[in-house]
Amino acid sequence: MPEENGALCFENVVITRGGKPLIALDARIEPGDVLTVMGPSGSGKSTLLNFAAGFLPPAFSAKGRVTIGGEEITRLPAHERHLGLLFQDPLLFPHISVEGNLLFAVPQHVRGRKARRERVAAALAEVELDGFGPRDPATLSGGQKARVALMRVLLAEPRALLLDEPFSRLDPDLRAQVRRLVFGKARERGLPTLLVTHDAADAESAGGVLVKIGDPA
Ligand SMILES: Nc1ncnc2c1ncn2[C@@H]1O[C@H](COP(=O)(O)OP(=O)(O)OP(=O)(O)O)[C@@H](O)[C@H]1O
Repeated sequence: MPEENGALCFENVVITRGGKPLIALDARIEPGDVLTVMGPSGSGKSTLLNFAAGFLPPAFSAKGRVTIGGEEITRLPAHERHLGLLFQDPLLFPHISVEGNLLFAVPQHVRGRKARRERVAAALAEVELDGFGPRDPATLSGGQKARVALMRVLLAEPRALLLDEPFSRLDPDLRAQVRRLVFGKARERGLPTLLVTHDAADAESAGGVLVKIGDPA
């Protein structure tokens, strides 16, 4: 057995609906690596990701375990799993500045308003959005919103990333840029990353291991 190092593991996970298997995964994702699960609409990709995140809808049941660094997270409430989630929609809070959106994500161990604001400013600088703190998210371009959403996730110091088609609403040029940025940051920070997508280009740009799943039964 490999030494425990922060890898995200799916151990014999099988998700069923109405007694029928929908999706199964048995995989180990090393820190900084990406595993892509690619399949058509309705094949259970979002359900798998929601299971890992702690949001499995009641219509489904699941067997198996999810662990990070050897610690089982399957039974923890979602907020104690410390996972970073990115969806199609950047889900920025409207009517709160970009800085306000990011301040929510700064962990409690960072004490004092000044230190918290410095974390946010550094995060914005990291994605070339210096000075964007006071802006209303509604005034940002799609690519700028995607970068703020990424930094909001990273500021929270997640132990792994779960990505559910986060590039699909971006136009093609921008999509390539944002993909590079997201996978680059995941690698740089040594975060194991699960990407679910129906898009072969997403899967290719992720590098790493690709698991293809079939049409829903
Ligand atoms: N809350 C729910 N209750 C019952 N059935 C659901 C629920 N959410 C999704 N489903 C069904 O479960 C199946 C898998 O859905 P899921 O959203 O995981 O698929 P997906 O592969 O992510 O599809 P897409 O690429 O379209 O997002 C579908 O048949 C869907 O209709």
